Amino acid sequence: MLASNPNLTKCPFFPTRYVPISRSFHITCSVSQLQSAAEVVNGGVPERNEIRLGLPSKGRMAADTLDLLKDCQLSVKHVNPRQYVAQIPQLSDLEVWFQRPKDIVRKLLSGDLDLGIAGFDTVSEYGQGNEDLIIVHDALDYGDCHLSLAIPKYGIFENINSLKDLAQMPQWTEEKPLRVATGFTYLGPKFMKENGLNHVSFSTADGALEAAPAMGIADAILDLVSSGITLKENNLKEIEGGVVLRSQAVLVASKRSLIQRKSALDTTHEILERLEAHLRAEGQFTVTANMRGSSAEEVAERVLSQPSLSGLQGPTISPVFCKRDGQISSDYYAIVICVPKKALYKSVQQLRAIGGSGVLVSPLTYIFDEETPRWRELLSVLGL
Ligand SMILES: Nc1ncnc2c1ncn2[C@@H]1O[C@H](COP(=O)(O)OP(=O)(O)OP(=O)(O)O)[C@@H](O)[C@H]1O
Ligand SMILES: O=P(O)(O)OC[C@H]1O[C@H](OP(=O)(O)OP(=O)(O)O)[C@H](O)[C@@H]1O
Ligand SMILES: [Mg+2]
Repeated sequence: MLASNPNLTKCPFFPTRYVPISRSFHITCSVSQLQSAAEVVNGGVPERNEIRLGLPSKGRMAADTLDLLKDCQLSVKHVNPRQYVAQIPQLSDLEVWFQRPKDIVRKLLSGDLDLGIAGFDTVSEYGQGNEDLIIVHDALDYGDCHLSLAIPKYGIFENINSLKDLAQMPQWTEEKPLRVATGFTYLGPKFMKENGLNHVSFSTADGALEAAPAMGIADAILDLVSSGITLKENNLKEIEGGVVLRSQAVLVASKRSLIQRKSALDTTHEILERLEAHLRAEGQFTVTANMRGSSAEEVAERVLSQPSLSGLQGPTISPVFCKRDGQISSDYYAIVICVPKKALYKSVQQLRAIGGSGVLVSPLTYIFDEETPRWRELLSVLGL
């Protein structure tokens, strides 16, 4: 029936799907026409049925993003690395498009993507505070880094250790401003202005910015830092007050899409639930132990007397039945609790201290709450 609709044509990427003729992939047009094709229709979102998720196509975020989705049972079916479109079989109305992180943000703003995963730094730099971008999940737990101002350890900067010191240096004047090399040409000037550094000029490069001061091209750099090794190896240092933002991978959405496409909101809900359940579980272990006791309540009292044994909502305590002299009795109780990974050893010590034995520790895969707090926040941001 669909195939007979004169307004639809077969999608070249997903042969089982049909797309409006207006999205036919054989149209040739100029760049400006291409841009206008992405523009919103009547202040709404571009016409299409499927939801589009942008994922990093290359760079350090790419593999970690696919791993995270896999851990959430949302494996991306990607035939080969040069193909930029893929599917997540669990989410049937979703298309995955692989893009450079900055293009993910740009395409969310133009309405060509509905959802995306990118570093918070990229979202902030290319999103430029646009209110159409909503951070749906702000802590995907990888891609940790911070955007920071760094200066040489030597020469006139030897005793400069804070942004305040830097601002007060007499060297920077209208004619001879502080020269900063950065790829962050929106966040950089904004940060300097907000911090009262008025005599600053910016130059930009695509990489290896740390070389700029030693080459005499810049006095300072504003770039991402994670281990700090690149700065150290290039004789540069961070300064107090010089951190522009802290970043990690985030799930970001177009507000317009979520409001105007019902299925975008439903898909976002499912992705968010899976992400939250996985990420919450990742920091926890399930711990089981046996404990002698006269009743479940008496065992519960002992367990709850220990600060690290309260679990998510309290311990689960169940009788362990055994047969002795033909009689069924329950002198032992099994305790099940979730314990933060960081507190594991302390919890085991506390369990032992109150008579716990046979302590078993296993990884947790998912923790599904009744409703995720981030989903409630999202609905409230959307005014729903
Ligand atoms: N040193 C780092 N450690 C951890 N995460 C980082 C680091 N540098 C960057 N990132 C994060 O990874 C994202 C992508 O960085 P990546 O270096 O892969 O791409 P890029 O710099 O935009 O592109 P390219 O380096 O290919 O020009 C950044 O926006 C940031 O969120
Ligand atoms: O603090 P570190 O762990 O040393 O990491 C910081 C470096 O990582 C990034 O560069 P990247 O490796 O992406 O190379 P690029 O400059 O070519 O983008 C960033 O631009 C820094 O140069
Ligand atoms: Mg890089």
